[in-house]
Amino acid sequence: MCSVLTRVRPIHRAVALSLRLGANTEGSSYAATQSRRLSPGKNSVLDLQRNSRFYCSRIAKTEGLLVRQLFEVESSTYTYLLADTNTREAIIIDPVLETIDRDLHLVEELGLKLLLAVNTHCHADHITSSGLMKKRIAGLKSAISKFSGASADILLSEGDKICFGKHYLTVRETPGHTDGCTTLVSADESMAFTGDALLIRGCGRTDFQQVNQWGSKLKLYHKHVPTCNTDWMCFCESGQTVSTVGEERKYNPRLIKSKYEFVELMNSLNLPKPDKIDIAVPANLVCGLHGL
Ligand SMILES: N[C@@H](CCC(=O)N[C@@H](CSS)C(=O)NCC(=O)O)C(=O)O
Repeated sequence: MCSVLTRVRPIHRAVALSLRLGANTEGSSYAATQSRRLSPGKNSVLDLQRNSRFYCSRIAKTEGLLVRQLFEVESSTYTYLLADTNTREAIIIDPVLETIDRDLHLVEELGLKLLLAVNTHCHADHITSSGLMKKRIAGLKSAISKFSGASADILLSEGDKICFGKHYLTVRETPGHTDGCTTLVSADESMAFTGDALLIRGCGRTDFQQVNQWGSKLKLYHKHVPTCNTDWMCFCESGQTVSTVGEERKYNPRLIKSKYEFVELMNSLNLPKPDKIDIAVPANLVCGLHGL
């Protein structure tokens, strides 16, 4: 049984496993809100939660693995709770400050032992609850990429394994949106938790935080879709609830562009700053505890 983190040499083999689901995986319309850039809120939160529960129950085909997708409306952020159904050991991905009571209530209801709160990157649109969670959950550790510039108990590198019970997620560095973006890939190589590196039918913006004109865009272009089997399920930070790598390769308007068209597009987004960027980034650099 590995500790919550096992540091291994980067995996150089191509991954081959994929999750075979029945219907609803090939090009079907995924239940969801609009992406963050369109008019969010087209679906009610209840619809979204109902549908995401459906997907998670179908998607967690791995024996003994619980997957819950939780949604925070204001920043359109998805939080993921994963647990070993036998040992009850659990981890939470991208928890949001405003929903800490909801998240910890679910952890308690399900009788889980929360080991780790991991952020896929240093977020600019919400404050993480990982620091406050550590104050409420004895023994809880926080984790984020070593390239995020943020402090945490565990600074993650490519190839690290985040363990809980018999399960683990492998850390993949997927910079571009920020230098510290990571994608967390399930042990059976069937699910990828992509943070803001890959959004469903989109990708993270590349115009702030540690980035330069070209470097971040080309990094993101090369790294945002895990090099993996097209059936991998992608759980992204925002937009729809779930997709697959194959679907994104086919329908994501940003991924089907050439490298230079992609850079051109990303340079022309002219997105407004995230509303909370000026408080979120400083807070998230210290696990969300800034000012608390
Ligand atoms: N309006 C939102 C922020 C929207 C935004 O900038 N989203 C980011 C990810 S969170 S920093 C992004 O990369 N968007 C890509 C895109 O194409 O929209 C707010 O104020 O919070």
